[in-house]
Amino acid sequence: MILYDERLVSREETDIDIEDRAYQFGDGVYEMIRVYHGRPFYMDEHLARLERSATEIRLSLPYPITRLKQLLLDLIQQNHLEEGNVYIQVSRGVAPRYHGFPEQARPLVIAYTQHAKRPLAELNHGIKAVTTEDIRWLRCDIKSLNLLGAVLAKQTAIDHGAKEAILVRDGIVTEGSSTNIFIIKDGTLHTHPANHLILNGITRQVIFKLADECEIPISETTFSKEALESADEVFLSSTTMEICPIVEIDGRPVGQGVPGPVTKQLQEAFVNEIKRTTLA
Ligand SMILES: Cc1ncc(COP(=O)(O)O)c(CN[C@@H]2CONC2=O)c1O
Repeated sequence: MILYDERLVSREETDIDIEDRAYQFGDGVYEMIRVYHGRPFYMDEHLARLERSATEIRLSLPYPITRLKQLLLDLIQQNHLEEGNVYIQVSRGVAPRYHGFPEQARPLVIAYTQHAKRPLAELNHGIKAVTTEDIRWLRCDIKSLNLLGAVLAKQTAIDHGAKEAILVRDGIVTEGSSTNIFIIKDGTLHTHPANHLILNGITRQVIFKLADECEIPISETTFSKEALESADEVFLSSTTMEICPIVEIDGRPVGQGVPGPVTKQLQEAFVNEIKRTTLA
């Protein structure tokens, strides 16, 4: 089943109009929520961000967020999703192609589930990354469907045999193409401030909570590409990749070239947070 507008229907029953503004302009917002043990992880925080993203592009949701939450819980249950992701998207709707907002168009909500296991190999062994210029717009805090900059960056990583592209704007590391980036230097965590140049990741926010509980110092300050290259440890964070060590950047090892101790400590704390919030 999928969620289409306000109904759970079979995917075969639905189609997307060629003049849907998400399709033609990327005019919409989205969220990706992880499910563990059949329970969504930090769903309220994701839905609050969806509401904020919609507000920031002057898009009104077609029904209350509380209704959407219940529909998503029903979708997870109906699809027997034990471990995987829920993708939610809100388009400004269908209207004759014109850049200005349509006079009247009902925003279209869709959502579907994906069965997906945790990326254990990447979590245990780490991944490779490359750096590339951050060419995206200046409202990266909005989780919009305008993802071409991210798509091109991710493909650059793939072209170089890597899993993620680390974005650099004017010499400063912002984030990954679909992740947040953290470095550890002399025991302190550093990550880009949550401003208009990055997405304030939900996983990033969980890491701040876990770092506090683990008494790991964390500094929300910008850092340079040079600081990235001389870091003791580097990891990325996202809903689908959790806390994933980066062990090689641009062909050079990070630290000892293996997941570091602070990263592993946070990974362990993250697993405990999953258990605390989805097994209780
Ligand atoms: C540009 C960007 N930065 C950071 C993040 C991390 O945010 P969360 O911790 O809230 O996931 C994402 C998530 N991208 C989602 C995660 O999975 N697939 C995506 O498109 C992202 O697209």
